[in-house]
Amino acid sequence: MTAQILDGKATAAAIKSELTARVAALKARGITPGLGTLLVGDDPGSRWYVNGKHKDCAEVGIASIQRELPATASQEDIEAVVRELNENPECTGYIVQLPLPKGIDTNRVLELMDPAKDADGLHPMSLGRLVLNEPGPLPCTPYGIVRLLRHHGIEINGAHVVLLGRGVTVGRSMGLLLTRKSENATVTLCHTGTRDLAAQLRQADIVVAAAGVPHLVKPEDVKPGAAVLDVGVSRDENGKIVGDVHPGVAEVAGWISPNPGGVGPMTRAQLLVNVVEAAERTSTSAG
Ligand SMILES: Nc1nc2c(c(=O)[nH]1)N[C@@H](CN(C=O)c1ccc(C(=O)N[C@@H](CCC(=O)O)C(=O)O)cc1)CN2
Repeated sequence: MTAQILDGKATAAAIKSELTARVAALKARGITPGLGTLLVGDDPGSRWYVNGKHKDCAEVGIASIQRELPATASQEDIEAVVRELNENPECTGYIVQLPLPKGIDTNRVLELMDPAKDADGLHPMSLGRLVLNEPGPLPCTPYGIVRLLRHHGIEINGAHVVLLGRGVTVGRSMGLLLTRKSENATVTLCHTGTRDLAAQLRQADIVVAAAGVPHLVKPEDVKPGAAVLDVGVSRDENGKIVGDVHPGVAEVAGWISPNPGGVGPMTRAQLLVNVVEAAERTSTSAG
């Protein structure tokens, strides 16, 4: 292996330690940030992610508000919990764990959330702010990746970034983020309609693979020295994570994010950042 490691665990730990001080400062002013989560159904992966979020909250001093509904919950049941979290003064920010069960209109649920409490940066208002370059919560995985790259001194300004996958949680929102003046990257967003994926990948200084296709990114498709970030989470027959990036890429790339231990911990850390910033914004606007 020649690539250097983009260590998400260590970078997230540094962010959490800085947040612990900011949470203490808020509490000294009588404000306790509280993260709410809504988990619908019994997917073990989603449950693991939600539990991880609350564990992180406890580490930095953020309060936890947990709501759960069965997989059979109706659109109305889910919307009732969203309304309750909107009104709950202990909940300063919250997320609806995705994906929601089949048959649920996810956009309608997200649109019902109070944008001031959007901890994921996925509310239409937050995405609109991102388009307009106005302050607001940033989507957790994309901004987590930006911070991971910056922490390791990787130049984003002027870089050609190839994104694999057009989902709102990662690919599409990451395209918006990276083309802001403050990031200033050139972005190619690839998806299932892309004709010659290998030709696109070979141009990339930075690759972000979020397609959910095991080992889609092959060593021969990566420019030597490129930074490669693996967001893909597929599972083998033993439940072990198989990412979108072939292990052989580590012989060609300059930087690689381990999976697990790369992007995942940064997603979690950025969620905490959004919760703390939302509480800070509220306290400032309240005088
Ligand atoms: N409302 C949201 N739903 C989902 C999001 C999101 O950002 N908001 N992203 C993903 C899941 N996710 C957070 O919710 C998430 C994924 C992975 C990790 C993580 O730390 N992974 C570990 C490995 C864990 C394992 O072994 O399974 C790692 O990469 O080291 C955290 C959060 C979809 N839903």
